[in-house]
Amino acid sequence: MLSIDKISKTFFPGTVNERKALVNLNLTLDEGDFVTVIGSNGAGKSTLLNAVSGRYTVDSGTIDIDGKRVNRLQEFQRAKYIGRVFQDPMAGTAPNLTIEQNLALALRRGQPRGLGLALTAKQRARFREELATLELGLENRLPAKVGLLSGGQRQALSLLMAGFTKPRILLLDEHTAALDPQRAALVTDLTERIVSQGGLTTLMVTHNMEQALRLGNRLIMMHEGQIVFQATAEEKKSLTVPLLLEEFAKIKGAMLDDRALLT
Ligand SMILES: Nc1ncnc2c1ncn2[C@@H]1O[C@H](COP(=O)(O)OP(=O)(O)OP(=O)(O)O)[C@@H](O)[C@H]1O
Repeated sequence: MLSIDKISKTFFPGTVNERKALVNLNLTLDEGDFVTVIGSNGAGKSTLLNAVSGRYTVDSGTIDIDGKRVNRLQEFQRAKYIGRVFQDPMAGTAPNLTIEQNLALALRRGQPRGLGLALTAKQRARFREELATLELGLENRLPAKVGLLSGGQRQALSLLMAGFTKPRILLLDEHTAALDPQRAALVTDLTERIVSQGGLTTLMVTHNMEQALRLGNRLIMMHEGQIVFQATAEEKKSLTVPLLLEEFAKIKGAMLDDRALLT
């Protein structure tokens, strides 16, 4: 359902600031796959998500969603396929709109403009019901401006909205990293629930190895713009954080050796 074939992306090519963010990267996701993505700083994880969402166009290679080639489409043209939750809780919701207006926007996504944000009693009841499952008391605050909510509450709302739109692919970019441990745990639980209820095909970047192991059915590790290690659902079960760290050290060491050979 998501097929990425040999994509590369270099920032500032041919200059002293040249950065090879993605190098001939291949990745295929089947319907319902939930893949966690780990790797060191600058490994290319966010660039991979940005390439899929269309924020950046790739220099070469192809990206297909449901068999449709999307890598030449702009971000807004791909938006109907893609839901995204960012690390910054302020990024996924409109602060000047109320909770119910934000939810109404999510519900209307992909439909013709001009419908306004007026809600039926049935839709409002659905919002209350869905918000109640978050156990944050938001079901009683439908007319409150989203800008008044805490970071954790906004991330929970962003996830709920992403689930509403039933995207073909859900992209989560360290979406629990800016939260305190308690709220991070809540948003993590919610992520599992929304992904499994919707059967959403998901790519989730995280620096938290324990989270990367516990969530999802596959794991990939990136380094210098490439996928250097992959684990299937079965393999993931026997992996531990120390084993992952060992794997990472091995790969990093091997790459350094390679480079040493080249010089
Ligand atoms: N907009 C940009 N302009 C220039 N260079 C960029 C840009 N975005 C990313 N890069 C560079 O591309 C490389 C990969 O960055 P990316 O943000 O994808 O890494 P990451 O794995 O998400 O890292 P982190 O864990 O630190 O968020 C880095 O060298 C980074 O400096």
